Amino acid sequence: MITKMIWPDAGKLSEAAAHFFVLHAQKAIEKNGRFVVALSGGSTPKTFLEILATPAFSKNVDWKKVFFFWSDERFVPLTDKESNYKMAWDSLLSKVPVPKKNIFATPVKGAAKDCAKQYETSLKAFFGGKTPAFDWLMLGMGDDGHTASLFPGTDILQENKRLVKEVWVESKQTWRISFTYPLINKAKQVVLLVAGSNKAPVLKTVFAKKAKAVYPVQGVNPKTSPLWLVDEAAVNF
Ligand SMILES: O=C1O[C@H](COP(=O)(O)O)[C@@H](O)[C@H](O)[C@H]1O
Repeated sequence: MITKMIWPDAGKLSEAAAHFFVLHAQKAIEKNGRFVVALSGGSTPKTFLEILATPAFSKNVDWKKVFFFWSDERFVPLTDKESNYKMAWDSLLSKVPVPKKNIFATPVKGAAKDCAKQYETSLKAFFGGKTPAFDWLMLGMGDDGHTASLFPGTDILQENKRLVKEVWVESKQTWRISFTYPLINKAKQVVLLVAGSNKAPVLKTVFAKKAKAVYPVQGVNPKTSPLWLVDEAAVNF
């Protein structure tokens, strides 16, 4: 099943995402004492994170109880302008009282393979032997249908054991580190933010009544149906 909400533009979509974040944070903290989040990168989540950092939203979150991971990371230093961590740090994490120990940046030093293993190990340790299930797992979607760094034609799409894996992305000539389907599909709530007319051709296929599985994003299939927050341009087929 597809649960989608269409917003007039990327700004309104980002504001809606911030409302949902606060709501889910409060509920998770009340129930479990913590809110465990995986952020995505790219450009779409930036406005959402900036809105969340404003006092109107941030005062409603108990940041000491929020924990951050990344559903994918570019294999660049964390200070690089391409880094998903840097984007989140600059937009939100540097502006709210979240303790540094709650921020689990993807390792990016050394070989990509070792970094992916390290991240998987720290994630498993964080969840203390239980199945790692994020309270809020945020994803985006590229105009080629990739989500996290699950790009079309990459071997990570077949991965059915590992939770985090390195992936060589031929189209970008770069390594990435990404959550795999087994981890993504265990999330309690997946939230996809998709904006822009360049995404419309892919969304036409994804939202079709009898959708054929063509794009990596269609492998996102957790028990609770994902929440798609899209703007009008992205569904103007
Ligand atoms: O490369 C990436 O792209 C996707 C989509 O980004 P967007 O800016 O087009 O929304 C993103 O979800 C992913 O985390 C990122 O690494």
